[in-house]
Formats: sequence, C-alpha cells, structure tokens
Amino acid sequence: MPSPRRNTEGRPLGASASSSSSSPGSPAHGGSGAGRFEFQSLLSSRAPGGDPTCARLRASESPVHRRGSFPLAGTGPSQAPPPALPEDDRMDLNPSFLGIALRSLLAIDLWLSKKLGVCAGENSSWGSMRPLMKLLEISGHGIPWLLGTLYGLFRSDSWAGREVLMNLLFALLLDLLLVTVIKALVRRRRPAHNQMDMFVTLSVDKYSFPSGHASRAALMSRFILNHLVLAIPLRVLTVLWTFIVGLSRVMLGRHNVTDVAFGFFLGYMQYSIVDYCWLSPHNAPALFVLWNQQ
Ligand SMILES: CC(C)=CCC/C(C)=C/COP(=O)(O)O
Repeated sequence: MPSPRRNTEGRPLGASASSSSSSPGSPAHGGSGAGRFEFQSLLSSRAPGGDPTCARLRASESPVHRRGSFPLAGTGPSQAPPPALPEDDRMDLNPSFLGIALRSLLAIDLWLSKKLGVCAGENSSWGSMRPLMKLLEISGHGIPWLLGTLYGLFRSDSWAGREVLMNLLFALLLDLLLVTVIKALVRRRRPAHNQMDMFVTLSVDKYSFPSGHASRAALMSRFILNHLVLAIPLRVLTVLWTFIVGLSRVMLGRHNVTDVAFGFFLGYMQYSIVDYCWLSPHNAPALFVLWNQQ
C-alpha cells in the first residue's frame, strides 16, 4: 500500500487542525519554526509547474485572513470550525521578505562556515595548520593585550604614551564588556564542529556571536593605525593580521562567518566610541592621578 505523503514534520498530510495548531513550528503557535515553513512555502509556490491559482488561494486561506473572516475553532460555541486544510497548505502564510532574506543568509552562513572550518580538528583537511591558527588565536586574545597594555602603562615615562595606553586599556575593557553583553543576549551556539579547547575563556564564550577576537582585532588595528606612527609595510601587516585573525576563527571552527563579520563591524565602531570619549589628564584627571603624585 502506498504510504501517505508527509509534511516536513513527518505527519501525514491532511492531519487535523487541532493536532497541528499547537505545535511549536506552526504559524498559529508563533514558534521559531514558523519562518521555516514560510520559506518552504515560498519555494513551493514558485516551483516550476506550481499552480499560481493555488498559491493565491493559499494566501487568502492563511490564518491572518481567516482570523478576520471567521473565528478560530473553539472561540465561539455556535459557529462551526473552519474546514480542515491539508497541513502544508496552512503553512503558506504571508512570506516576509526580510524573514526569507535572513533565513537564506543564515543558511549560506552555516554552509560556508562549515566549508571553511578546515582546521576544526586534527583530522580535518587542513588539520596540520591548527597550531598556526591557535597561535593567531592567542595573538588576538584579551589576556596578552590587557597584560601588555598594563605593563606599558606602568613602564611608560611620557605623558603622551600614558594617555595613549590609558585609552588602549579603556578600549580593551569596553570591547570585553560589549562582546560579553551581546553574547549573553544573543546566545548563539558555537558551530557544532568546534572543539572547545580555547585558551582562558569567560562563561559567555560558549556563545559565538559576535567574535571577540574579530572585534578586538578590528579595534586594535584601528587604534594602532591612528595612534602609532608606522611605516607602510607595518600598516599593511596590521590590517592583514586583523583579517587573518578573523579568518582563522572560522577555519578553527570557532565561529560562523557572520559572527566574525559582525565582530569586525563592532570593533570598528568601538574605536569611534573610544575616539569620541578620548581620556586625557584634562577630562579624566582621576585616571592619571597616580602619575601626578610621582
Ligand atoms: C578572559 C579574557 C580577558 C578574554 C576572553 C577572550 C576570549 C576567549 C574571547 C572569545 O573570543 P571569540 O568570541 O572570538 O571566540
């Protein structure tokens, strides 16, 4: 006997409305899976050979329309519930272009990140490059940057140097704070192929969005380019380092591409904040009091 056609959740088509209206992925439920169905329905209504009349009918039968024309089952005892529709058809709801664009971007992001994660494990295709990638990881880690800045600050014997280093410290702390807050709010898990063997992490570092290394690298390179007088090759090297640190995050499997892209954007913007709030002995004398007493 031929088996019945099944929907994306594995239920037979034509299952009753009540059995699906409370499922997490159903539009009526408003669960996270709703967009998935919208995405699929858009594809199916545009498939070659698809019936455009059918697509129009589906739109007019969506719960959004139905809600306006007659109440949901169970809300009015005297009215008959709407006729049960095949479940796939009920999923075809006002596809939002923003939702589709975001979901498509996410799908490309996951696919590309997996493809680029060639150093995610020792047995990965570029597994032998893993130690080099981990070296890059340390070069963009918060601890060496914080320790180096503090060391420079206490060793510096010029006011100009102290001012720059004080702002560098402020930049690093601001970055740490913003990345922590965003990671805790977004809570995007690291890619499944990542091995959690990172050097000194905070509890939010189980999350991947945004990449702290990418934001720090972008912030540091903008800071360095603006406050250090460097020869052109060193300036090029600084920018190159930023991009390589970002790429290494994806190659190590630590991040998806969008985590790194947003990290770069965040670090770039953070520098603008630091520049705007530039600390000096004039506007923040308390921070420089230690040296005033010497
Ligand atoms: C413990 C300190 C001071 C910083 C944590 C640095 C860190 C582990 C950031 C995570 O970076 P990704 O988000 O790029 O993995």
